[in-house]
Amino acid sequence: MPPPFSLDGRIALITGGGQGLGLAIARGLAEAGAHVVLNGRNAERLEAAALSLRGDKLSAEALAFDATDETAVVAAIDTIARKHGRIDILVNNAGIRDRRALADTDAASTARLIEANLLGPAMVSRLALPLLQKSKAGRLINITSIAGHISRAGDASYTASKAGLTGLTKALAAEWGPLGITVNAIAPGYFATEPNRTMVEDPANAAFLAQRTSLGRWGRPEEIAGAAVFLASDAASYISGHTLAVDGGFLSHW
Ligand SMILES: NC(=O)c1ccc[n+]([C@@H]2O[C@H](COP(=O)([O-])OP(=O)(O)OC[C@H]3O[C@@H](n4cnc5c(N)ncnc54)[C@H](O)[C@@H]3O)[C@@H](O)[C@H]2O)c1
Ligand SMILES: O=C(O)[C@H](O)[C@@H](O)[C@H](O)[C@H](O)CO
Repeated sequence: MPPPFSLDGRIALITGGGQGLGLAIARGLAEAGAHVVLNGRNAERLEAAALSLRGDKLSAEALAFDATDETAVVAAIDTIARKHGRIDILVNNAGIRDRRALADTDAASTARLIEANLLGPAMVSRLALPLLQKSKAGRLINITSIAGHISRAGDASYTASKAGLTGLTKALAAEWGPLGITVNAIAPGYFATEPNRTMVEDPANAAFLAQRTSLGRWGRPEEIAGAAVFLASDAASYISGHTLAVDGGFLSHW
């Protein structure tokens, strides 16, 4: 019997997998034995990311498409269907950030966040469902945020988009459980990735996290991977509708 955390032979699609948390998740899944399909919009960056994984003897390919463009998603799913015949693990990781209070935004910028962080993942999930059903153990993992559970002033549209994705996770767990597919979310806390670069460079934020998290620091991107491997694996076969915070204790700490 394979070890419970093994992902040997599984086919995983990771949206926004060319950098940051998505790439760290892809590496973790590949190290556990999966073949990872890295999605993003920048074909060159994706190829470089896939090449770096293959350089470490991991199984990876690039598949560029815009995860909010229905025509492009249909074509990408078709490519995966022809090449692999199924999807075992879908990670909806692609997302965008815009730290502004609602009063400082406009309808178009709010719509962009909802489109990228909620409608895109919903659409990719819906279009991937036939391939997830071809898996013996289909897994959907949404990358939400601690912002799906708490709110900090100056972040309204993003917070709403991630709370929406948290709700979608529970709804799809209910709808897809009877199909044998588990649906869970990972809620990252504060990670040192590109969208947070200026915040990481500002020592005031390190001081904030020193007192606001139990572990007292920023998360390192590679620290997200274990949660994804776990939720994708047989070890998590009876877990669905759950959000696993990977936040250094942010949500539990006062
Ligand atoms: N970094 C953090 O602290 C943090 C915290 C909580 C949640 N998250 C979430 O984790 C995910 C990854 O964040 P990150 O920090 O690695 O960001 P990132 O910007 O480094 O990576 C996101 C990737 O998604 C891609 N992407 C965005 N929209 C896309 C689309 N429509 N189609 C295809 N690709 C698209 C981007 O081009 C980028 O490569 C996001 O959903 C983010 O909201 C991050
Ligand atoms: O999602 C993210 O990018 C980060 O974890 C934070 O920015 C928090 O979500 C937010 O600040 C909490 O309200």
